[in-house]
Amino acid sequence: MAAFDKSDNLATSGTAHDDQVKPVIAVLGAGKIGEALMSGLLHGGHTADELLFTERHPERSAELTDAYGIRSVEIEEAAERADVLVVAVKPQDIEPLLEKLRPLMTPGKLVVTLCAGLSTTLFENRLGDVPVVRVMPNTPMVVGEAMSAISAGAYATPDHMATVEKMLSCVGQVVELPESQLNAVTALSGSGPAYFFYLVEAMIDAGILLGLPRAIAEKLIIQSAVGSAKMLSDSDTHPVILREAVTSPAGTTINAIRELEKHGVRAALLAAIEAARDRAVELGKAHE
Ligand SMILES: NC(=O)C1=CN([C@@H]2O[C@H](COP(=O)(O)OP(=O)(O)OC[C@H]3O[C@@H](n4cnc5c(N)ncnc54)[C@H](O)[C@@H]3O)[C@@H](O)[C@H]2O)C=CC1
Ligand SMILES: O=C(O)[C@@H]1CCC=N1
Repeated sequence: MAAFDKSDNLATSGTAHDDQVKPVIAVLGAGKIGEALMSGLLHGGHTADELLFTERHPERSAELTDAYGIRSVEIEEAAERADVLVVAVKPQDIEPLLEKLRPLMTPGKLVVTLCAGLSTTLFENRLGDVPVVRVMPNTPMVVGEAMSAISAGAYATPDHMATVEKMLSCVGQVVELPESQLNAVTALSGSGPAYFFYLVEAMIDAGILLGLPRAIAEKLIIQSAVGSAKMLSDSDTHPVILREAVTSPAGTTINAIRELEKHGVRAALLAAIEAARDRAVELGKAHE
């Protein structure tokens, strides 16, 4: 996963950005989202010695330690040293991890799960009456632009929620929602970056179809995506109004919109996001 410039990360390692004592955070499972979180936290002011990770593949551990200066540890050390244990393994890999974690849980630990579809109840059932906060982030956390939704488990207090909110605010925006909405969030913003990348990929292909060099097509589309995203985030103007401003009477854009409608792109998006939500539900049911 492309992240912040890695030498930049190393440069910040071990350097305190502010005087506040931060919790020690251990990421359990340092794959794509685990790396994105660690990279984002380093850039958000955490230091490498406030972070730990566990990873089952030694070569992956070495790669991350080289890149970020963060130590890879066994789960026993992670559970002992960290205040916050962030679970970032695939939902399919959750059971063996929780089995290992259960005897290591001591009072004062906070469990944060990033796993799609898995309920806080699952964690409480496997680990005991521990505070659990369920989070659905997304990969733009590597550039400090994540959208994360957080929900409290039965034993998570407002202080726990504040800790998690503070941690995630370093890497983007955070909203608190009822857990009943987290599978929808997963389908919308958790997977959302993939939909935008897919769209960009398809639009670049269209440039190739029209005979533009690939590098030029990429530049045109990526900058158009960046500019459009900035317009959406910088103003309160509804996307419909922004689109109408581009769509001139008897102009070019309306011809394109007619084709999008004809090919059912809006309906396809509704169905796609509903299917993603259904898969999140299914992932959760596998562990009931
Ligand atoms: N990739 C994404 O955009 C997002 C992923 N998520 C969630 O984050 C979780 C991780 O997803 P990815 O990072 O994409 O998967 P990934 O497969 O890239 O990373 C998972 C990592 O966990 C490691 N692992 C598995 N079991 C382990 C264990 N017992 N001990 C130590 N390490 C272990 C694997 O070796 C792997 O490196 C999933 O539950 C997913 O639903 C949530 C939001 C966005
Ligand atoms: O595709 C997945 O299952 C994960 C969850 C949200 C984004 N990626």
